[in-house]
Amino acid sequence: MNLNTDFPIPGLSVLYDFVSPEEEEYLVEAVNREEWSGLGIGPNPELKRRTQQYGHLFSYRYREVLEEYGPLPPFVSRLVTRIMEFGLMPVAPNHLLVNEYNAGQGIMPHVDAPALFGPSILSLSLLSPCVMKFESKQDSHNILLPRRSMVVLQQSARYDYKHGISKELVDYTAEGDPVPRDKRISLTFREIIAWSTKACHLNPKDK
Ligand SMILES: O=C(O)CCC(=O)C(=O)O
Ligand SMILES: [Fe+2]
Repeated sequence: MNLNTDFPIPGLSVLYDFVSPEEEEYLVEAVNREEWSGLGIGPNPELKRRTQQYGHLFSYRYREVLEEYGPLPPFVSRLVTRIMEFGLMPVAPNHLLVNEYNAGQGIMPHVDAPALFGPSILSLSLLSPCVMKFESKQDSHNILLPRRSMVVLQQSARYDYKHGISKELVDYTAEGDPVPRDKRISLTFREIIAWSTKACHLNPKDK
C-alpha cells in the first residue's frame, strides 16, 4: 500500500492498493450476491446507478435517516479494521453505500451532507479507475482514482470542494494519457452523525 497526500487540496489522500486483487474479487462477489435495493435513489437521473446501502437507510431526496439497519455486513469487516488501523476515520463507519457505475455513468458534483455525515468520507474503487473532479469557488482539480485505491476526503476536500464523476467513457490523466472506464463499483464508508430527521432538513439547494 502506498499513501499519497501530495495534492493541491488540503485533506485529500489516496491510498493505492488498499485492497489486493484477491480481496477485490471477494468484495465484488459479495456485493453481487446481495439484492441491489436501489434505496436512497433521488429523483435526479444522474443518481440512477445501482446502489445498495447498509447500516442505515437514508434518503438523498430529503436527507433524512429513515431507519437503522444494524451493523455493517461481515464482508467488509476486514476493511473496517484496516480503516481504523490506519486512522482514516475518528470512529468506525456506520454506513456503507455501494454504487455501481457503468462506463459513461457518473455522479453530479456535491458535498456529502455535512449535517448527516461525519468529517471523513472514504471511497474504495473496485474494477475500474475513474477521475474524480474536485471543484471549489477558487479552483478545480481532476484526481485519478486507480482501481483498488481508497480516496479519503477530510477538511477542505470534504467541506470546501464539491466532488463528482463526469459521465465519460474515457478519462485523461494530468499528463493527457487516456484511462478508459469500465464498470466501476465503489464502496463509500461514512459515519452518520445525525439521529434526528429534523436535523437533516437542509436547504435542498446546498447539494
Ligand atoms: O463513487 C464514488 O467513489 C463516490 C460516491 C459519492 O460521492 C457519494 O455517493 O456520495
Ligand atoms: Fe459523495
